[in-house]
Amino acid sequence: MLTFGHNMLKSFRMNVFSVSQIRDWDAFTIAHEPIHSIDLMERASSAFVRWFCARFDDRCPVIVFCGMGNNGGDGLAISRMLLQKCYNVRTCVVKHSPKGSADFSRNLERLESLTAIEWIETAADIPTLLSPPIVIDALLGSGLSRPAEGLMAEVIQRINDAQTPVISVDIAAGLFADMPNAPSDSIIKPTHTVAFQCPKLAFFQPQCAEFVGEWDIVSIGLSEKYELQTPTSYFYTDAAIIEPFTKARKKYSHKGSFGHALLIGGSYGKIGSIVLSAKACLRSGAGLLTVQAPQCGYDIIQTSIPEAMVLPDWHWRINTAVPNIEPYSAIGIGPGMGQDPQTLLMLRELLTLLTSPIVLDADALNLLSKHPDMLTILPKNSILTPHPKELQRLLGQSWKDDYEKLTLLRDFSQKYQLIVCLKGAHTAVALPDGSIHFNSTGNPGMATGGSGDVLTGIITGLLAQGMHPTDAAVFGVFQHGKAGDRAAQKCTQPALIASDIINEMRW
Ligand SMILES: NC(=O)C1=CN([C@@H]2O[C@H](COP(=O)(O)OP(=O)(O)OC[C@H]3O[C@@H](n4cnc5c(N)ncnc54)[C@H](O)[C@@H]3O)[C@@H](O)[C@H]2O)[C@H](O)CC1
Ligand SMILES: [K+]
Repeated sequence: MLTFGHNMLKSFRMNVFSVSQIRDWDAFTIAHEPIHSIDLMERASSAFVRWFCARFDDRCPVIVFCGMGNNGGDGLAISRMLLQKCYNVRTCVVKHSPKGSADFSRNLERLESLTAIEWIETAADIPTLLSPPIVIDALLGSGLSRPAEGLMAEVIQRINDAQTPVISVDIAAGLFADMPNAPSDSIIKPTHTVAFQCPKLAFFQPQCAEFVGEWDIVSIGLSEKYELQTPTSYFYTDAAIIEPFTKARKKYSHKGSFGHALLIGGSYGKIGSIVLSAKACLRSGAGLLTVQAPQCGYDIIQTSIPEAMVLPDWHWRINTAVPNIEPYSAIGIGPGMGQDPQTLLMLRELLTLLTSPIVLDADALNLLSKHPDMLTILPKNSILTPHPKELQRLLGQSWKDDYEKLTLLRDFSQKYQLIVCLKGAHTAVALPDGSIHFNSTGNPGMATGGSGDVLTGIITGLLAQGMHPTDAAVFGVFQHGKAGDRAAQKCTQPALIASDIINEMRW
């Protein structure tokens, strides 16, 4: 058996902070850089303007809707900067409070010397958005403390009704950054959100998708020291993850240097699943691969993946035999395996033999859900790759919203000391230390049969090469999505099939 490498995760993650942490981060930067808060607002606004001008030219009429807090202050500064760049800009301020924040008021003075401000005090003041301009939403930001109501809600409704691009500054007005909204809440539905410094938790929740749109992060130079010293349990995996793992292979290495993986799965009519896992496992760099499958899969596997060895089960249709695990540096089990009682016996026995983490997917997860006592015998740091329905079965319960889902996911991972990759857009990888890592790659084209089998193969292959299980899970998920993105570029999302993901794997 290979020993697993050190966990390298710390070097490649972006923190996802709560609203109160973002506020502290802001204050820490103001105190320690030091910088005046109005200058920090200027920095944030110019970062937004750089993003905006790179995408929309000055022939596009722009209307900036501002609230009276710091998000509105950003909006006023953005209006001024766009005017100075000769954009055709209207600025509307919703009077939702008798007094604006200090930096709102400073920016109001600065803008009033350049242009007239349109105040919205009643619904009659809301401008008609007939010849669609681009709307910049600086109505409410991360300071949202209650759902938008009254005049604010009317403005939001009118913006949502207009068929026009809407760019939200930092976060859509009305959307809570780190807790659920009620279904009836009034929230901007932006085409884009341009967030300052770090993504908000809401960006990773399927239920918030229409209130986030496409999103980008712009740096506003908040303190690195604060980021390093402040604990959080949410992280975002971006492209920086690749670097620590892309080392050239040593000249005198041989196939034994890259581990020997065992994949168990397939059943009559579902041999394709284990074939996909096997190909992906080899492409992930595993030195050797053995596939255990029922006899009906023997010819298929030998023909379609001559690089793999096959351990045929004595049974024609299903997996029943407990393998000798000694030769293998990692094991992945489940794709296409079926849930026959004999397969269950094999799984149960196999789990009792294990001394190091294993990868479990598909029917292996379904069998675990039906026999949860097996969860307690899984080696610590074993990797489970459920989709939401499979997670629901594992938990034995559903969730009332996506935030509760994350809590349940974390509790489950900590309770059993397992790594759980909850598959979907922004796959969430929950680690036994309580952290959750959201992925940045992948696209809806990957919602196609076999795509999960490919992920199982990749993670098993990385584990076989001695990668630490947390790295194998987070990095494997990232590379799976990255390969899917390359595949979609080549063949478009609807035409993408799981084999394309394998063919686009690059290390
Ligand atoms: N560190 C950073 O990321 C920086 C962020 N900036 C911007 O500041 C906002 C947050 O500003 P804040 O003043 O805290 O809050 P808002 O502007 O979001 O809200 C203003 C104000 O409105 C009141 N309010 C809350 N909820 C409602 C509601 N439903 N209806 C009406 N009024 C409401 C409440 O009193 C709030 O205080 C952040 O998003 C960034 O855009 C800085 O510019 C730079 C640093
Ligand atoms: K906003």
